[in-house]
Amino acid sequence: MASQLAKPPTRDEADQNSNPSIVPGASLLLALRLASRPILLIGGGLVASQRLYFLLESDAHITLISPSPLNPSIQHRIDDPSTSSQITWLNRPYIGRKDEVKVSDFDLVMTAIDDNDLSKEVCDLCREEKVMVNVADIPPQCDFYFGAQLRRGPLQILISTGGMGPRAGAMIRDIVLEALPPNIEEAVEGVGLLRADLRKRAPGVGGKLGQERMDWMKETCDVWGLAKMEKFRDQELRNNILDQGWDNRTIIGPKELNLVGQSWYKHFSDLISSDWSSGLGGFGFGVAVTSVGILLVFRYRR
Ligand SMILES: C[C@@]1(CC(=O)O)C2=NC(=C\c3[nH]c(c(CCC(=O)O)c3CC(=O)O)Cc3[nH]c(c(CC(=O)O)c3CCC(=O)O)/C=C3\N/C(=C\2)[C@@H](CCC(=O)O)[C@]3(C)CC(=O)O)/[C@H]1CCC(=O)O
Ligand SMILES: NC(=O)c1ccc[n+]([C@@H]2O[C@H](COP(=O)([O-])OP(=O)(O)OC[C@H]3O[C@@H](n4cnc5c(N)ncnc54)[C@H](O)[C@@H]3O)[C@@H](O)[C@H]2O)c1
Repeated sequence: MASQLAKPPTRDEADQNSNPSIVPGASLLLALRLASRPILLIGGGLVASQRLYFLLESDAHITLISPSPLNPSIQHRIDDPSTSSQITWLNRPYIGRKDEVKVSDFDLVMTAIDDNDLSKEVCDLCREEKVMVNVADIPPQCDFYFGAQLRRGPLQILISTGGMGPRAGAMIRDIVLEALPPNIEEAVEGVGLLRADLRKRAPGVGGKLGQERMDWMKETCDVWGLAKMEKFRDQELRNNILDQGWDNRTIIGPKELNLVGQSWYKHFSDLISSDWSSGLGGFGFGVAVTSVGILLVFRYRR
């Protein structure tokens, strides 16, 4: 039988009283923000090159210890001026406890070496110093696991099988990739821009304003839906729903947008073409908007 979905309490009162049972054994899935943080990577083969790739994308600073020759992809990142400043390469083997490089100077430690005894020593050292460690391929020596990843700009998804089957994880990742709508990256970017503009109008943390901001954002997301959120990338449209919506503490969905005096035709045609579900219904709505628009344009001209 399938186990339950993870469902922590929400603001919904019914949810708060349901107290679903705790199913132990999960990993805590987090999105680590590592910009400029010191990470120690030991090893210079293929697996280390994969670790390095993800660390570079997260803007970390990596101290890499491994004798040459390195995996060509690692050598490339060290030579490439766009990434070289993020890497300090020590061209020598790591020697464990007696090494002058101390694990306690790092936020995370990763090893990808073909030496099990040394890997175990690194793991022991890290646990003594309470530094989180990943020893590639040796689950008992991992405080965190890697997973199959996909990235579409700001959107990141990680599939973990809890160590059961990394290959299966990669296959599940490919299913997710196939299922994602084509404009998902633009949708996430759009909502990010709207949130940033909203914060400029309503700055600060917490309090009544913070709650209003969150409620408005939640409802605006719900009424626009993922399919149309890419429209938020348009500055004029964002101004519109903030002027008419946020400033009046009301929700402006695609249907309520007052497009008069704006480049309304562009918005109108975009809205129709991007709606994944509406066909003729959208056309009907479009005709209505056009008629109202024309009527109002006439009124303005008088
Ligand atoms: C997801 C991915 C991320 C990455 O490493 O970047 C990843 N392994 C990947 C591939 C892969 N690894 C292995 C194979 C060969 C086929 C096979 O054995 O299945 C393949 C397939 C291939 O190469 O295609 C061998 C292997 N791996 C581990 C063991 C030990 C064990 O299971 O006991 C053994 C057996 C060693 C042996 O038999 O001697 C252990 C771990 N591997 C993990 C992650 C963590 C759990 C992830 C999870 O919870 O799902 C964990 C626990 C620790 C860690 O290393 O973090 C990456 C795919 C990314 C992608 O394709 O996008
Ligand atoms: N989790 C995964 O996805 C996964 C997949 C395949 C293999 N692995 C495991 O990861 C490890 C590395 O795999 P690989 O394919 O990159 O191996 P590899 O043999 O290509 O690379 C090993 C690297 O470690 C370096 N090295 C060895 N001793 C060192 C030391 N004392 N100090 C610094 N560097 C040292 C070597 O110079 C080499 O660059 C292996 O143990 C392998 O079993 C993990």
